[in-house]
Amino acid sequence: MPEMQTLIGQVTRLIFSGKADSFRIFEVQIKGANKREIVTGEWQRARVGANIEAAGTWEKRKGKDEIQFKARSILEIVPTSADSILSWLEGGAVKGIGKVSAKKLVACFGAGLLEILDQHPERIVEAGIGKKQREKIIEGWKIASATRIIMQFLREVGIGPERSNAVWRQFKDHPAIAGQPAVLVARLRNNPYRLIRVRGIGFSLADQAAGKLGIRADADYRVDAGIEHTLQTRTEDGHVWTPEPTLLGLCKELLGVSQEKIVARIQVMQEAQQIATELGAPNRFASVRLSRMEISLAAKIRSLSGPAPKKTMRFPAGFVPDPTQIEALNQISDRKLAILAGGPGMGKTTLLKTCAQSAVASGMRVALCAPTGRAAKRMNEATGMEAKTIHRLLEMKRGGLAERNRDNPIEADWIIVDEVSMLDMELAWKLFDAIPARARVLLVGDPDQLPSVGPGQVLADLIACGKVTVARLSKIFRQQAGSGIPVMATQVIQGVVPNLDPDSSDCPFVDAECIGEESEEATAVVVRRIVQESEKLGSRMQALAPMRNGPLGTLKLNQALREAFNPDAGQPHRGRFRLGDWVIQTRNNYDLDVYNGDLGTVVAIEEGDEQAVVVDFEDRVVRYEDNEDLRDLDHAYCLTIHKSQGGQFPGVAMVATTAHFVMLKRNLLYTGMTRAEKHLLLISTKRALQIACKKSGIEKRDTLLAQRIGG
Ligand SMILES: Nc1ncnc2c1ncn2[C@@H]1O[C@H](COP(=O)(O)OP(=O)(O)OP(=O)(O)O)[C@@H](O)[C@H]1O
Repeated sequence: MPEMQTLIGQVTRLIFSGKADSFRIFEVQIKGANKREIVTGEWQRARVGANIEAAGTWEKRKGKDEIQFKARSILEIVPTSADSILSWLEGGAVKGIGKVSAKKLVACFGAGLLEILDQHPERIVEAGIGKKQREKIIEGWKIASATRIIMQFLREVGIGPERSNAVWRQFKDHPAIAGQPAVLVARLRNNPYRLIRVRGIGFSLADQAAGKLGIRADADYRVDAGIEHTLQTRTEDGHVWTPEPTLLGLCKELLGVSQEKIVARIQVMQEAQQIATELGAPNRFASVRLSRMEISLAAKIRSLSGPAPKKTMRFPAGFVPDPTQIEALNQISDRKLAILAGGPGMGKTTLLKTCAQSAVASGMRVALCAPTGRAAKRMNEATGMEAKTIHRLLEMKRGGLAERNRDNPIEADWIIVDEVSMLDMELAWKLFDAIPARARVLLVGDPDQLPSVGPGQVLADLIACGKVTVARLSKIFRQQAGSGIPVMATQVIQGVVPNLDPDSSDCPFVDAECIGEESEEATAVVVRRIVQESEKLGSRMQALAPMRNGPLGTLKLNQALREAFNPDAGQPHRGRFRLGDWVIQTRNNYDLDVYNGDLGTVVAIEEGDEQAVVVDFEDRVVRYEDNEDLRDLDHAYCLTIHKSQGGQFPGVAMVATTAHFVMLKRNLLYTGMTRAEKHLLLISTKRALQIACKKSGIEKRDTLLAQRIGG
């Protein structure tokens, strides 16, 4: 990779401004040299006259001999005259100060404004700034000042300065930092591996920084950081535990130090209780947090695994249950904890509703919940009763702390949870921790769906442990529109290539071989077909694909579908987002109360003092003011199948071709197909389906939950 360089100068000309994004090309008069250079980069509020400091690399211009500067970050240098301070602030340099307040502040304090902000921020009221906004400006100024200090440090150690805001957010509330950026920089200088916790930095960049600071390859805290990072990477693959040989092998490869050194450090970390150990053949290691959760979850499940007084359940009036459904309800009726398992259209929702309504009729307090907002909404529609996301039921607050826990349990006698295949170790632990000892629990789910995104395989482990009653449904009943979908999906999960009919009314097949599945034109052809099909259906189809890359990967399709469904018609925009965009949250954000997988529509782009992208997530409206928060928002026109878990849509267009070879597995296709309620457009090839149907996709995750419950 070319070395990061710094360029300082004044913008003399704007050459190109991306309409729908913040990409800009402009000319800069280089400071102290009689020459001008072309700079490219992301800079929403680029303007002539701004003094900038850009960090990036030199690259050759396309088709020319000249070079230009590709900036990874552009920072306006803090100006000194009143006029330049005004345009600097008007450009949005400090969060909380927009055009109106910038004018008021500069009119009142002139060139002395920045000193006032630094030394006597309380005085800004003299400029006619209200109390609420004053707080925002003071906070914005603190962040801007801190970010500058951190940026200098990151540059020095070769990390893109664009991460400075994330670094500050990660550490600012740490008691040892107490809001002082200089203290943070000193600590990072001492141990740059603290940076591995910052999103977007990770081990390799922190390691590079350490190299620049002269830290030795066999320094203890480098090896410790490598061990911690390796365990973390394994949890990202879904495992809770890592066997010793795997841990040693991965650490050796990552760190390039001797095995003895790694073994010695593992021992030290273990004694200091920085990592958890499970002795056996082989020994296993995990993060202390996950290991504690597993132990506590297993104990709670064991305590709930006994019998309960038999409950009489009544099916809804007019419903004629199948004997298998009667049997399933029977199994559930006298258990404290039970699982209702079944595939699509087998009557899970009908039985869940029967349980919930019978319980309410007998005076029980019922709490319905699901891991995602969409699944909770479906529960609510099916039962006519209130259903919440698990996060909301647990009243989660900043940092993911739940108000509901063993000391303040959920106030309900029967807790019914849907879509439990999505429960990971952490969420399951938090949920069960808050379940009162006398309550009943019904877990409803489809064990053939992909496992949770987070670590653990809670549903599979609860089924495997042998201590929890599992009522299984096996017959498909759905008869209305979309009834072919459960049949097709069930064939796929059983390894049978389904009948592919281009003229099917609810599951039409598009042969991707005919459109040149790997050609660049494939994207356009597929998009046209999805648009046509959406028009027929009367609502936008949700596109799904196994992978991000390639002509039929989510990246290309997402952009192309966005242009088709929400083209640039001059509507307001900020950064990557336009008014009307269909978007997905890609990480839990407890501060904004929005969670990984939540889908919504951009309903406003607010300008002025309080800039924000406003998203309607159906059950609530969220304002994104901070760019760092906006990083977790993405367009959602085409999702990976993994991301679509727990969501259902009237129409789904699923792409799966041989270009997605490595991902083609039964449970992946099955999960994608079962996201469709009424209409499934399958864009695939016979060969791709044959490949997928050969591989079950079930990969055992390394967990000890089943053993712990069973033992
Ligand atoms: N015994 C039955 N007789 C007739 N229809 C039934 C019977 N059981 C369920 N159904 C119907 O089958 C359809 C699917 O049932 P339900 O929605 O309960 O299944 P599900 O397992 O929750 O499906 P999915 O997971 O796909 O949402 C519904 O329309 C339901 O009314």
